[in-house]
Amino acid sequence: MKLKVLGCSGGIGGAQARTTSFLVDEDILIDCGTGAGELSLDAMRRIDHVFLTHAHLDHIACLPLLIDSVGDARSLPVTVHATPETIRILHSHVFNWLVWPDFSAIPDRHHPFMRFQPMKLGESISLGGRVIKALPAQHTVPTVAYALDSGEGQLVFSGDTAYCPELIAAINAQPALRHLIVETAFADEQHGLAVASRHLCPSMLLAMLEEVHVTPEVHITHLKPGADLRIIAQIEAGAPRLKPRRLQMGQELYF
Ligand SMILES: Nc1ncnc2c1ncn2[C@@H]1O[C@@H]2COP(=O)(O)O[C@H]2[C@H]1O
Repeated sequence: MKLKVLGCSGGIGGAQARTTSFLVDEDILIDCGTGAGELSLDAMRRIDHVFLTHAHLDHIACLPLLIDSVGDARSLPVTVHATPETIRILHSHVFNWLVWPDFSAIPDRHHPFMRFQPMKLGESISLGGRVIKALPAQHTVPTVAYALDSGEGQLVFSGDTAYCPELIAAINAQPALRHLIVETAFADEQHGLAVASRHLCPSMLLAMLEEVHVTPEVHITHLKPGADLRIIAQIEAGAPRLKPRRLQMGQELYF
């Protein structure tokens, strides 16, 4: 499998700051932040599945626009996989006919442009031999991480998370983990904000990596603009065994 980074910033500001969205092969998006707006119309039309970690705006901002842009040109609905809680939030607060039309009922309920597929924590979905599993994570709203398994190796994406022992256990349970994409949103001097908003800062990431007993390439994502250079310097100062690197927009990971 191939994962291409469309956006991996914790905010906006400049050409390299697009929020979270990863293209998997040609037909799957993991989150649909502003990075998804980098796709051409043709590439957007090929998206059959969107897996959402949670309902926060930086992870869903382009979903309503994408559905509206491609719906008419597709014969099948785009399937949006998320937990029942996240689906409820999106239905009530985004696809509510006020912020945006309810595309799960357009053009009609039997042939919609988009359909929600509830996915429980621990559940796996197989798409042509590619298995995507929802893993535990902790944030201010209901959230999941994801493990992607090609059959030859795995990639885990933390989504937005605080320090989460259950996620660490799930990471350690991957038999051939090639890549770990893990957030570090704030710098250490923003520790209070990291705790309040349930994100990691470098000291928390370093503590987490101490507990990781598999040997993936580690990629740091969701750095808040303006704090990004300090976050990376603070991680490097901790000299972690797994030598994390900053995830880059446009980067491709194979597993
Ligand atoms: N007290 C707070 N709780 C949650 N989020 C906050 C708070 N203060 C500021 N924020 C910001 O709101 C953002 C919402 O998206 P994020 O979780 O990516 O990151 C969060 C922080 O950058």
